Amino acid sequence: MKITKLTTYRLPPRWMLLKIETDEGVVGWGEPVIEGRARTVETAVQEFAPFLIGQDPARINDLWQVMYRGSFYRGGAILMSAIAGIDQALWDIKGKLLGVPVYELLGGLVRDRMKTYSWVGGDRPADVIADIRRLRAGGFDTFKMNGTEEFGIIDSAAAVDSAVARIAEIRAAFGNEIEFGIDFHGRVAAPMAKVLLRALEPYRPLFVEEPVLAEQAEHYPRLAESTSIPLAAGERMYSRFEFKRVFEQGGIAIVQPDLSHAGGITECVKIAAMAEAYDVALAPHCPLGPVALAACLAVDFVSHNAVLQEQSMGIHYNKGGELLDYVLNKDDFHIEGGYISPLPKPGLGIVIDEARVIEASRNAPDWRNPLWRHADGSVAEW
Ligand SMILES: O=C(O)C(=O)C[C@@H](O)[C@H](O)CO
Ligand SMILES: [Mg+2]
Repeated sequence: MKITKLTTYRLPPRWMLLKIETDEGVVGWGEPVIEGRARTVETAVQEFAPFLIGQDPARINDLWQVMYRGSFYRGGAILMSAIAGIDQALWDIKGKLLGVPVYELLGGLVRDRMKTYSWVGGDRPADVIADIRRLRAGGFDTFKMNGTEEFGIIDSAAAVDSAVARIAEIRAAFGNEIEFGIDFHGRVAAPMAKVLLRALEPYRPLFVEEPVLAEQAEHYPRLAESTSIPLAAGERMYSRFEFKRVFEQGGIAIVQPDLSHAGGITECVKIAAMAEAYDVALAPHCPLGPVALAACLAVDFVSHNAVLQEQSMGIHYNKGGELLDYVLNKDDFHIEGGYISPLPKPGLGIVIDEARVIEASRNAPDWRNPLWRHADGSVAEW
């Protein structure tokens, strides 16, 4: 079998799908994208096409190594997202060819269902209580929200109190009937992370995500020493070679590689195994589309240390497109009581609605994240 064509489709709300065709008619789908840089990743995917066309899609490991090691400059968000989407599509092809789900190719299920959570509150996490009530009615009991709005390198007691008050309100409303992660989203710098973690401690969040920016990873061990709250990170780390330093230095209790940013299934299943060796939990990052989620689940269902799966249904970013818009069978992702079942179909386990994808790609918006500024006019982390 040989790869014959790569076609990319940029789609609302801010996603991109990749279709890889072969000379035997088997087609694989991937989701190579960096939110806000879809066109850049699209170019990176198309730069790999001349090498990939004519290759045997079954040789996933060799194709991955060539895409990673074959270019002198390697790694980073753009290249690892391009490789991720291509890798996902290759696993989809292999599973379809052999008539089995990808998790069977990776050794079979370690669990019968995967716990997931829902985002609440949006970019400026004001009233999350109503969101939580609505989603609890749908069976979710685990949530994630942003912890702050713009936050200074050094900020006021009032800013800390405002962030904490919202969390206190949630615990007051729901007690221990729900769990929630708090995403600092890289908005909090090291000096204030310790202050905020200390202030949030009484409300026992399930985890705090990106307590500082990934480029400040050396702070993780010290921050972990300062709090009992489990720290989580990983959406802005793009390969084993970035995660290994985090494992070695300690401090992160939950790693969150993104299956569409960190080299795909081939790379993330290795990151998951490294995490297990360090007694670190896995909770793949996935604010993206259906192929990215299906790829996450392929890794979740073969990883003993997988504990939580992010999914984007109803997430505040999904303006103009939703998770199930581009799959033919809306029951592909069967969520019951906050748990997702394994996807039983061959390959990644979903059937893409190609007509809908082509239609929606005709005038896909170029999504950009907002540019935030502090009161003094300086750039604020979004
Ligand atoms: O889902 C998360 O945990 C996020 O932090 C959302 C962020 O990754 C946006 O997708 C960036 O555009
Ligand atoms: Mg996050």
